[in-house]
Amino acid sequence: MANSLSHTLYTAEQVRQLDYNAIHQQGIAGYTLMERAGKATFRLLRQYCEQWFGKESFHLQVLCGSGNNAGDGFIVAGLAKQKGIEVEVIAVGDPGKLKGDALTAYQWCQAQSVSITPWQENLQLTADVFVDALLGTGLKGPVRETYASVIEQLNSTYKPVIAVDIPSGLCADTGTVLGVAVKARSTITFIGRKRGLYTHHGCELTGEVHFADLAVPELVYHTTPCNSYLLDPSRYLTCLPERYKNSHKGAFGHLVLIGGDHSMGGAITMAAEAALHAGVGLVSVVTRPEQVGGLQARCPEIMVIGCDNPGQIPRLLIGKSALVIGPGLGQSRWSRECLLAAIDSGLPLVLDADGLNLLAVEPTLLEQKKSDWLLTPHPGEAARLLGVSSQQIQQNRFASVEQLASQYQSTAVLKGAGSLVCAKGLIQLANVGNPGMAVGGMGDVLSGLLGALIAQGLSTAEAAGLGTWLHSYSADQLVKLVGGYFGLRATELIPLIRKQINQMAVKSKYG
Ligand SMILES: NC(=O)C1=CN([C@@H]2O[C@H](COP(=O)(O)OP(=O)(O)OC[C@H]3O[C@@H](n4cnc5c(N)ncnc54)[C@H](OP(=O)(O)O)[C@@H]3O)[C@@H](O)[C@H]2O)[C@@H](O)CC1
Ligand SMILES: Nc1ncnc2c1ncn2[C@@H]1O[C@H](COP(=O)(O)OP(=O)(O)O)[C@@H](O)[C@H]1O
Ligand SMILES: [K+]
Repeated sequence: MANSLSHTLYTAEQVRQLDYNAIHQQGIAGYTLMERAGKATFRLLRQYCEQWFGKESFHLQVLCGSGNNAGDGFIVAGLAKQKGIEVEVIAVGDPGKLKGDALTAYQWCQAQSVSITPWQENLQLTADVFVDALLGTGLKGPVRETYASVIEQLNSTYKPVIAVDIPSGLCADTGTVLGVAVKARSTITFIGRKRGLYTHHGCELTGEVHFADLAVPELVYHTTPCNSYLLDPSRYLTCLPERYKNSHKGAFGHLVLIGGDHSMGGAITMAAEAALHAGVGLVSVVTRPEQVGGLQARCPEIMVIGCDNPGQIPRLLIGKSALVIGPGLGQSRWSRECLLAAIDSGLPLVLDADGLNLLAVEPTLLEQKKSDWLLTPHPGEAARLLGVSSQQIQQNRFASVEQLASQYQSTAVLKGAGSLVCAKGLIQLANVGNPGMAVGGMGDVLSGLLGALIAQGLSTAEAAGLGTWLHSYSADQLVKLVGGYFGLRATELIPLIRKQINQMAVKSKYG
C-alpha cells in the first residue's frame, strides 16, 4: 500500500494501542511521551502567539481535566512559566483524581510555581489565548458537567484556543460532537492522526491541524492494522492516460451521461460540461428532447440525443466507455427505464442523485449489476440507500461509507465536509473542500468529472480518489480567487479542475 504512515487515520482505541506499544514494546516511558507532547504544543503555541501578538506579552490560561490530556497541559503551563509568560492553570478536573504520568506532570508544574486555580462557577476566563487540555481520547459518552459549562464559556470568549490532541468534546472516531465541544483555532494531535479531526464537525472545530509523532519509532505503527487514510493525490499521478503526440479522440474514451427529465436540464448540463473539461475524448448526453437545444447551445462539443423512449438506449451505448446516470434524472417511469438500460449495458457506472434514489427504492436492481459501480451519495442519499436517517449516517461517516461500499459491492464516495472514498475495504478522506461548496450543482460537477476519469481508463476506485480530491481542491482554489465562501458557482470549478488535471499530468511526466 502506497499510503505513508503520516497519512494514516486512527480511532482512539488504535492510538491507545500505539501508545501502549511505544511504552511496552519500545520502552519509551509514558512520561517522556507526555513531555514531548507538552513541548510540541508549547512550540506551536509560541509560533501562533508570535503571529497574533508580535512582541507584545500575552496572558495564557491552560484548562486541564484529570486524565493524561491534562498531563500534557500541565507541561505546557510549566514550560510557559519557565519562559516568563503570564500563565495560569484552571483545574476543571479534581487534581485529587490525577494519577501516574498526569500526576507527575502536575507536580512538575507546581514545582515551576505555576498558579493552579480550581474551577469555580464565577471564575472568569480572561486570557488572550487558551490551551484546551480538558478531555482527549479518553472521552466517554456525552460531556458531563462541569466540563460542559466550561466548554460553553470558553467558546463564548471567542479567543484563540489551541486544542491538545483533539478539541475537548469531539469524538476522536467519528467527528461528532458529544454534547458540546471546544471550537479551536488550531489542534495538535499526537502519535496518530485521529479520524474524527478531519470529517463532519471535526472540520469546523479543529482549526488548523498539526501532527506530532512524538518520535515514536516506525516499527510501532506496523503492529496496528488500519484501513483509513488521508487521501494523497500523488498516488494517482500515473493513472492519467498520456497524451501522445499522435493521439486521437478515440484513445480517451467516450462517456455517456443520462439524465435531464422534464424541467431538470441544469444538472445534466453541468455534469456533461465538467466531463468535457476533464480530458475525455467524446461526451454524449441522452436526455429528454426538450433539453437538447439548451445543452447544445451551451456546449456544442457534446453530442446530445433527445430520447423519450429509453428502449433506444441499449443501441446508443454500444462501443461506449462509461456512463454517468442520475443528475436531473428524476424518478418517473422514463427515469427508471433509463436506469435499467444503464445497468443492463454492463458499462462502468457512476450513480448519483436520482440514480441513487431509484436504487434505494428498488434495491433488487442490485441483482442485475454487471459492472463496476461508483456511488456518490450525499448524506441524505446515503441514508435512503442504507435505510437510516441522515443523522445516523453523519454520526459515523466512516462506518457508513464502508457499509455502502460493501452492501452495494461498489466504490462509494460519501460527500460532505471531509468526503470519504471507500473502495476494496480501504477508506480515504479528502482533506480538502470548503463550505462554499454547499450550493446546488457541486455534486453534478463531481459526477461528470468521475465519469470522465473512468472513461479514460481509470478504475472506479482510482477515479473516486483522484476525482474527489480534484473537485474539492479546485473549490479551495476558487475560494482563494474570489476571496471567500459566498456565491461560488459549481460551473466556476470546471476550468479550475481542468487546470489542476493538466498540472498533475505535467507533474507525472516531468516530476
Ligand atoms: N502515554 C500516553 O498514553 C499518552 C497520552 N497522551 C495524552 O493522553 C490523552 C488520553 O489520556 P486519557 O486516556 O487519560 O484520557 P483523557 O482524554 O485525559 O480523559 C480522561 C478523563 O476524562 C474524564 N471523562 C471521560 N469521559 C468524560 C465525559 N463524558 N465527561 C466528562 N469527563 C469525562 C475521565 O473522568 P472519569 O470518567 O474517569 O471520571 C478522565 O478523568 C490523549 O488524548 C493525549 O492528550 C499524550 O500525552 C501522549 C502519551
Ligand atoms: N461544507 C462542505 N465542506 C466541504 N465540501 C462540501 C460541503 N458542502 C458540500 N460539499 C461538497 O459539495 C458537493 C455537493 O454535492 P451534492 O450535495 O450532491 O450537490 P448537488 O446535488 O446540488 O449537485 C459534494 O462534493 C460535497 O462533498
Ligand atoms: K483536548
